[in-house]
Amino acid sequence: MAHAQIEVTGLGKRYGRLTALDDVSLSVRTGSVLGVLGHNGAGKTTLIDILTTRTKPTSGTATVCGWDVVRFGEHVRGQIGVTSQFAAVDETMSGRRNLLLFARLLGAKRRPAKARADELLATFGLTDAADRKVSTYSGGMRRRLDLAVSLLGKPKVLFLDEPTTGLDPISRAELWRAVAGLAAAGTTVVLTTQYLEEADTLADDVVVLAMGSIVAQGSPTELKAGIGTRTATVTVSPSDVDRAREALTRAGLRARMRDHTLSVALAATTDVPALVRALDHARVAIGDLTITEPSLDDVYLALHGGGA
Ligand SMILES: Nc1ncnc2c1ncn2[C@@H]1O[C@H](COP(=O)(O)OP(=O)(O)OP(=O)(O)O)[C@@H](O)[C@H]1O
Repeated sequence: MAHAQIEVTGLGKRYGRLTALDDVSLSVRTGSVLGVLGHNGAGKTTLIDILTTRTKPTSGTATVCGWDVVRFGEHVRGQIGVTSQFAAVDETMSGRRNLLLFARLLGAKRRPAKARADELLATFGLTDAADRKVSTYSGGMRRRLDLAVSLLGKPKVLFLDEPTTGLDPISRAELWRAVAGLAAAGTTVVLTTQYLEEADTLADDVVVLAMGSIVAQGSPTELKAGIGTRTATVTVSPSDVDRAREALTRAGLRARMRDHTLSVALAATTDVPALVRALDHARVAIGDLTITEPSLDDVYLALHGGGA
């Protein structure tokens, strides 16, 4: 059975009078992906820095792979991989040389280091570019190389700080596939992101931080269900607009109108048949009908009052 790979209880971090993190508790199951969302300065990096032992908390506790991050930092570091927005690789060397160098730094002998480098180059689609200088790589290739470097030590937990910031949609999708593959193979992943779609696609669970505190926590589905509303958008002919609106009001449905498109907030699954019946009864022809599920963007905007 999946158990918690990361346990965080009442974690806090103060810098003088500034509270960067306040009473944060969460747990991350083995092989799952946790997405950490939040505005600039919300505390995302501080949380990652504590879990990766780069900084110490001022209150609370955290364990990674069962090891307390303060008392057993060295053990924690032996179990984790970390990538940041700022790649650690050397641009003047080839991708292969970078991997070999980091593998040797981790203590691997020449032959296993070479085998591991080849394996990772293949996994991340970098074999053809392996002997080119990293300075000639695209942004997506650099991120994949950075990810490969962080996996040299076969970490149980991988921390990714904004892994796809600045990447084009195709490179982003490639990286998502790589991360999803790692999680499917049992690696636990914690990622911070500014992209809600990224969290929605990759994360099993999400925490939303605001000013150092967790303001929402759960699976993307739970969070979206929490703010509720699916929306039906109906296009009718311009001459039918008033009749359509009256019919929907009679059926107890609230419709907002823009040109000849009606948006109806759906409260229950029965609302769609009710909507279709009401329009049909009023002899309004439906040109087009689409149902939109709430997105994590809606959740985020709801949490931040639309101001974030
Ligand atoms: N070393 C430090 N000394 C003083 N204040 C700090 C330090 N590091 C972070 N802070 C403050 O702690 C708060 C949380 O910062 P943190 O970097 O964790 O936020 P973040 O969510 O990662 O933001 P971003 O998305 O901009 O990277 C901010 O107000 C920041 O200015």
